[in-house]
Amino acid sequence: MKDYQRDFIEFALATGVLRFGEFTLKSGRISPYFFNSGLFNSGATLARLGRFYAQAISESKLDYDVLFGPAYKGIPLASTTVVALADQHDRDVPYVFNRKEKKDHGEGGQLVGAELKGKVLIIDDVISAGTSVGESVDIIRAAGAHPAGVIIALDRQERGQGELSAIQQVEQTHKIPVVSIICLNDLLSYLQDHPNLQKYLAAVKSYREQYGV
Ligand SMILES: O=P(O)(O)OC[C@H]1O[C@H](OP(=O)(O)OP(=O)(O)O)[C@H](O)[C@@H]1O
Ligand SMILES: O=C(O)c1cc(=O)[nH]c(=O)[nH]1
Repeated sequence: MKDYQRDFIEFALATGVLRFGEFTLKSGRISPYFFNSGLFNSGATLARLGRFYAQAISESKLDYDVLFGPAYKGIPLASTTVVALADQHDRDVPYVFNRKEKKDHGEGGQLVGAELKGKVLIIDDVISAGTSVGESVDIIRAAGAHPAGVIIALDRQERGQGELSAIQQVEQTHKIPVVSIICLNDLLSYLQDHPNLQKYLAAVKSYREQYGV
């Protein structure tokens, strides 16, 4: 695990975004941990979050022209990440997001921001079943652009409907890479290294044994 990934886990724990307990997921599974990105909810935390995404994107060597943030949570993620890419990585990346409901007055339409063209990197917090990525890919293709990949914060590395994880399924279905700032394995090694958190290790390990890929 790289230093920035360790820092990201500490940041997510300190903000309460990453928690341990008993959480019901979209899939209906009961998970011993949960990542609630809605709690990156202040100027300072959002700015810092953008720097983590920007670093993960830079290290990934993904090739892209524009960032797409799917409504709603993808919108602040795209905004803060392009700011960080400009400030820290000397790249002025255009960004665009969609409205969940089409606007029929004023400038109208479903898309807001830069033109959706070229190689498009989708940014989101997590992938559960892959529905949101599928919808983003449809929007991107309908505009005549090309999906270049997906960047998310946490890869839970758990099975979807079959043997593959939802993320592996997304990669296979849409033929695009999915990159994450951290994954479940990173979280497990962090727990192992921190005696005050080891009380959560057994539950997370047993969840991974049951549902992990
Ligand atoms: O892989 P999936 O099964 O699509 O689940 C993941 C998506 O679900 C959540 O957003 P949601 O669709 O609830 O919309 P929101 O951003 O408005 O909260 C999350 O932010 C992802 O976008
Ligand atoms: O699978 C989910 O529903 C899910 C898991 C998680 O850690 N965070 C989240 O927002 N959704």
